[in-house]
Amino acid sequence: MDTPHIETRLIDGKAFAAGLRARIGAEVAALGAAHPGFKPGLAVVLVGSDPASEVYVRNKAAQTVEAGMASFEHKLPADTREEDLLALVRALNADPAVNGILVQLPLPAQIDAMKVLAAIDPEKDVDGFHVINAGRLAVGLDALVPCTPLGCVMLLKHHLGSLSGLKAVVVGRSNIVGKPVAQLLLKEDCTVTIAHSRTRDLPGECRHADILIAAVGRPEMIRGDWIKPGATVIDVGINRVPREDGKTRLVGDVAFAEAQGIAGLITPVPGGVGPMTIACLLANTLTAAKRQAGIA
Ligand SMILES: Nc1nc2c(c(=O)[nH]1)N[C@@H](CN(C=O)c1ccc(C(=O)N[C@@H](CCC(=O)O)C(=O)O)cc1)CN2
Repeated sequence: MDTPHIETRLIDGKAFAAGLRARIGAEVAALGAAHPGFKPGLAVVLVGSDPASEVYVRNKAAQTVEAGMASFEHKLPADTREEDLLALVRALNADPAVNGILVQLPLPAQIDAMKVLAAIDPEKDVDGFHVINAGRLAVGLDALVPCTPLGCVMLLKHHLGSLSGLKAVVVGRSNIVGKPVAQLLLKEDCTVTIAHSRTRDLPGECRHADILIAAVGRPEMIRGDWIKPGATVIDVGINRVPREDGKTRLVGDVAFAEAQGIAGLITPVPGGVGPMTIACLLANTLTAAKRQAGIA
């Protein structure tokens, strides 16, 4: 049977993220007026000089300040010892001006990322990567939730309304995206499958999805004919691939051109999920600051 042609609509994550940041900025201003001295503070720690990480950290700091919050940037050399990074994290845990702590990933090879994430006070863990927050999310308690998954679900709810009963397939099982986005979708009463590199008949699994989340980190791996006609596709991939002129361009984990006329809705790369990551980081920082100040 021929695939029906569908008018594929774009999900504009850039515009949604800008609106979210404006709402956060307005709430920060209102709370500052109602509670003199209330000013959420976010500390971002970068180890080394990975060019993409440097851009993300710079954008995080700029958007934090734009939203009326305090930004504390800590840039450490690539050969930083694990114990020195742990000492910085402990100092930030103890600093009352810092409500949120984020250690930019990836970390250099000599540092055990799990150990560093475990050292962050769970109340200040605005990345939501600490096992306490992962566990709270898994059992349905209030938690600080990882930013990219939170952004994916915000976009889905905005465009689809209720997600209840929809079949969601998450391709990728990372602690940062795959697992937490699956937990969030389960909380929205989706029927969730987590697929990965060892899944048998991955295309077949994807074809069942009303919501397809691509978070594998492989450029354009998800092909157009893996997508159920009319499905909503959330592409979390940010892959830099060579261009013919020797420069690079960004592509997602989904073959975007092939998805046209098949997907009902799709996030572009860039301009889809990416901008939501920093907007949700600001949302988490505000949530953490309110909780620490005892503001409901
Ligand atoms: N501690 C963390 N480390 C990392 C995280 C994270 O959530 N916490 N996520 C990623 C990187 N990241 C934020 O840190 C991030 C990635 C992408 C974007 C974004 O806005 N992307 C743009 C394109 C930007 C470009 O040109 O490269 C888009 O998709 O439109 C923001 C933040 C890994 N590390």
